[in-house]
Amino acid sequence: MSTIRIAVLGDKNVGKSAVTVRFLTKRFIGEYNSDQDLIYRSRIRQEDTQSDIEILDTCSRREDHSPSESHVQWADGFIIVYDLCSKDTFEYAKRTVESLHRMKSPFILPTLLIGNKLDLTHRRTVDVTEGHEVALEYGCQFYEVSAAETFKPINVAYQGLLRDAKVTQQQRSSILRRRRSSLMTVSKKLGSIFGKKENENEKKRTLCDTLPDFALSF
Ligand SMILES: Nc1nc2c(ncn2[C@@H]2O[C@H](COP(=O)(O)OP(=O)(O)OP(=O)(O)O)[C@@H](O)[C@H]2O)c(=O)[nH]1
Repeated sequence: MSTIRIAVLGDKNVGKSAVTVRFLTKRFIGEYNSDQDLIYRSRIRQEDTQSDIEILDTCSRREDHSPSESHVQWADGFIIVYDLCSKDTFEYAKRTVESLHRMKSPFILPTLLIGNKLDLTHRRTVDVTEGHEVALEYGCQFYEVSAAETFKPINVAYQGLLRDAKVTQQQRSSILRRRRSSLMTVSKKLGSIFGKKENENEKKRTLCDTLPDFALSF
């Protein structure tokens, strides 16, 4: 069984860990140690099939908002979280979505934009339409959720992304399989060309060895 890999990105304190832990355990845990990237491993059931998943909860130390090349190589899908009470974190999320969109990848990188802390809607500074606009422009899914209060919307959002990420992962492995088999064909062809020349040289050498000295000097 192959593993579906999701990377969670976003500015500091937006609730990346809270949202992810809510999805995995149905519980809200208020505080997390967040000075390093963490991988959560789990197994989910979707449409009668089980899948292993890995969710990379990143800590936001990058100033340029761009996901690293290694994240893009590693992940089959991305979740970008912002705090709907903080315009700065929304701008950060927007720039991250833009960078992902610009990155060269042979696959569509499924992306889910999450506006978190919906329970604090009375303090919101990011309108729901702003989230929708980014989602429309870059073709990603979009949800507003509250990790503190509810599991269901987070579950719906994550399950949708995991389904899309599974498709990406299948494309990725079929491209890799095709590349590997075309490499093998090239190496077989090269082998047959050089192998043949080797044989011809071998034949010439054997012929020379059997010829008398005068024939060689002719
Ligand atoms: N009111 C409210 N607070 C939340 C919610 N989600 C997270 N928090 C709080 O926001 C703070 C940051 O949550 P984290 O999950 O640690 O955020 P993070 O993005 O993983 O943080 P870093 O790893 O430091 O970047 C904590 O104090 C959480 O309790 C939410 O839905 N509502």
